[in-house]
Amino acid sequence: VGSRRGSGESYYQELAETTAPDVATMETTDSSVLIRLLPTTNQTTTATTTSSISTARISELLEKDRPLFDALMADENSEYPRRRHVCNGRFLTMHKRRRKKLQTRSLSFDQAILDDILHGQVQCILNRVGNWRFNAFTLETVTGGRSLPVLCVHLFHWYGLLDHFKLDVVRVWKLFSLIEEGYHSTNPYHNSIHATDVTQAMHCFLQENRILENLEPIEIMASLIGAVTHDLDHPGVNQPFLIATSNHLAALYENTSVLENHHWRSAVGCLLESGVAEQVQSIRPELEKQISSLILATDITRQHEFITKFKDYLNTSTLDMYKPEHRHFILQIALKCADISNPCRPWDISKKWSQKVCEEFFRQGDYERQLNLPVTSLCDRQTTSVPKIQTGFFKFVVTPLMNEWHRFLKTDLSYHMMKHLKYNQNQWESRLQAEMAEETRTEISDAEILEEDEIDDIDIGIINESYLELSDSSEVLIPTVEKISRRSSLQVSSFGNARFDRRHSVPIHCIPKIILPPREVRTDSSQQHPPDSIQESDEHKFENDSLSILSSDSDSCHRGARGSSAGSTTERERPLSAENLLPDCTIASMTDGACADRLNLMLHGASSVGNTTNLLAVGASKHLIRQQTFPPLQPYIRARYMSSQADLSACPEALLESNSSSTNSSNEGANIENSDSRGILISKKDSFKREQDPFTTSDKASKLPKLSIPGQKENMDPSMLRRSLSRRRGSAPVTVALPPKPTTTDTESTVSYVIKTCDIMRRGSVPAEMIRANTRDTSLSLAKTESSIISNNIRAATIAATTTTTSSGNTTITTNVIHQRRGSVPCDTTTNVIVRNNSNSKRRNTKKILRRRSSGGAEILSPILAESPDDHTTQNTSSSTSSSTAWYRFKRKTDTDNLLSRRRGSLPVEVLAVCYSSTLRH
Ligand SMILES: Nc1ncnc2c1ncn2[C@@H]1O[C@@H]2COP(=O)(O)O[C@H]2[C@H]1O
Ligand SMILES: [Zn+2]
Repeated sequence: VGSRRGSGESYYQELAETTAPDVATMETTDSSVLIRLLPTTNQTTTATTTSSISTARISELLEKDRPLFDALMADENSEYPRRRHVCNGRFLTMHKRRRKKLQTRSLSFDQAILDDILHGQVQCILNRVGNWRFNAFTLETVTGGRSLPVLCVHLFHWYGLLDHFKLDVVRVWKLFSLIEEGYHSTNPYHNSIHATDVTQAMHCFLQENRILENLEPIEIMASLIGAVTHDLDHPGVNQPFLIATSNHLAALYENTSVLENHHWRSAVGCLLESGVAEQVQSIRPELEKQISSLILATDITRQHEFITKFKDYLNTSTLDMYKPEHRHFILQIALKCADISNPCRPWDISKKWSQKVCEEFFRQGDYERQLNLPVTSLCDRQTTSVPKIQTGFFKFVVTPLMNEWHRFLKTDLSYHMMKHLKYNQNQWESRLQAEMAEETRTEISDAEILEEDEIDDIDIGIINESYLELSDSSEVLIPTVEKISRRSSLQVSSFGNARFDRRHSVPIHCIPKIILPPREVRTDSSQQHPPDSIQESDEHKFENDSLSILSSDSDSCHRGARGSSAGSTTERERPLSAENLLPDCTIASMTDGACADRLNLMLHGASSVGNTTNLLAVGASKHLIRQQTFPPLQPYIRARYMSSQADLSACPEALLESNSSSTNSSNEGANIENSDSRGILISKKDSFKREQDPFTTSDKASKLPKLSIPGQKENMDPSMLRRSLSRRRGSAPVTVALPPKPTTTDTESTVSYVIKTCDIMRRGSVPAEMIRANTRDTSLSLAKTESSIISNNIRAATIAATTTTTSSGNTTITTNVIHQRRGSVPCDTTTNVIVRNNSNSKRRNTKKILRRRSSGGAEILSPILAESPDDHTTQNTSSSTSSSTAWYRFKRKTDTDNLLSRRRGSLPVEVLAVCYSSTLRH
């Protein structure tokens, strides 16, 4: 189980190991496909050739070609070819080649080149692009990292859009190349492959008769562009993170659909930059409006709103696809479904997406930890796991929407989607069960090694009470029945590498009684067969209170106790800040003057902007000025996290599969045959036709312009993620995300303290010594704590940390208070803290207790559940709807007080445009 790996290090290691075999297998068994030799000496280096290497031709190789050939053959002859993962340039994709010099030869000098695009396989995949079993990773591999433009140009042609709007194919290629570059390849999930995947899903939906028959060409074009740009320039962190770190994008879009607004504006920027906008002048306003509306609908926090409306339409049968507004609504829903359709893909594909999206979450958690911000429970690799995240997401987010989508479509496609969803969900649930059983086993053995004198101090009842305060918020994703038996946790291992120590949970009351046998995690999906039918009644079996441990703002108080990191400091310390991590706003995406003014205003202050009408921004600009607090991050050779070439090995199999399934009644999506038989697409008008598939002949395919992009994204070395930054003084505003107001009851002991901040929003950076030094003279209204906080005063924000106890309130919470503080204290201030239990005040096993997992118990979630009574308004759907809503709130709330991510470089569009224009001008 992925989560059990526990550390980013092992994750990357395993990622590399699982990638390497397939690369080796695929490439060495068909080296003829990979290496093509130019027959003459005067070919340009960017040209491609159709001749393949053969045994006869080998003899023609120059002597200096030998190393290349030998290297290619090395894996085949190796005893363990699959484990080789030496990056020697042989199998570099086009992406990597743009950034790495080939070691084998000078391409401008010699006659041979490596050919990145495997045209035959690309064509095979594109011929089946309407199949739900489509694998975006495979397409990414065979296109040499250009799956996005390859797919989109193909679809534009296939739908007849090029003809209908008389679009210049070079501009269209440029458009999609710009878009592809606009995605951050360093994001594990939100990269261009995700865009490819969503676009293909959207294409599948557009093929459904109920949708297709009434669509106008402009709607198809908006749908495709909307799908492919829906996450454009995604920074790999979520909105609450941007808000918490005062990112200028958050201010620009006033904390509302920040990312989505940026996505669609960036999309418009690409349309302009590519020259496509110019070619569709007459429909441009309408096109942009539709794209904008579609992308804004993908804001996952608006799920409840859309599902409710969708249900209303379905319940009342009032959807009229002749009405443009209804069609548009369905396209919005379609894009939303496409966006979260990865759980509905076949297991192997779905699992890969799941792992990648979780890795992106975990990275955000890593940043939060490194910046001494409270770690979002969903993003905390130390306390949650892929199965936990997945089971929750499947149940509370995907299933409610897909149920409605299936209700609307009721086709083979939707049926198969639901079938996969069910099957995949079962897979994750069984993994979760196995994981928990394993945790139990491990922690039981850990409990057994507790020192005897400490055991004397800890009677089971006491542990239960105190651990309740720090129970694992990640259990939000665990069904109620499981939560009941899992109340608390014990740390398993000794200190070691604190950051990656996995803490295992164990139901304390079970310790003396239950020893579960070891259980194998079943990973082979072939051992289980997808269900034949879908039992929808199972979908709603989880009650609302299974969400009762959803996190809230107060979660930070609890998470703070484990928010520290104490990684190695021996390596070069790498400063990190939100300013460094997050992308520059692409000015080119600002399509109107007012917007650009606002951006300028925020970045450079009021004086630099002529239009000063937006005083709101003026006020905000003080803390929105981008601060270069630390040296910029080092660029590194960007790695293709997705696919690399690993999936290519699956390609022949996938192709075979598709071939056979085309005659099989159970083929998915029922669109397999469509590709060739449906050249003409869909307009009510006959003018909207497809003439010829550009990929049906290899020579046509080879005419696709190959663009070289000299620009390099600024990326951060992933290895840096593993380095400890605990000493760094955080840069997050201390005033962000205040916990809830204090509530004092008889059974609570409330500790409140004051955080004083500067007039200008303070950005972190209080050394721990200051905290200690100020402890005594702090002006805190403070019941029992020795902690305090800081600093020069002007404005004060009162934060209350409420520690709920189950007894009469004699709890000492010294440790918690220190940890609860946001911002800047080095994490290693946790030493020398003594925790006493509230009954006998004896010294407890401090080490273990302080480091065990802790994040939000039921009390943390209650504010969320109490917050939206309307969750329960819809009788029929209260379970699924409120669950999914709670999930969003969970994500939103837990994230609101956190956040920070790596910066990925945004190459400004204008820079790309210069590069492209020089390439394309001829
Ligand atoms: N398999 C998954 N597991 C958990 N979260 C997911 C998964 N797939 C998508 N998401 C989330 O759902 C969001 C949908 O919109 P985004 O693509 O912006 O970001 C996506 C992720 O945050
Ligand atoms: Zn998305």
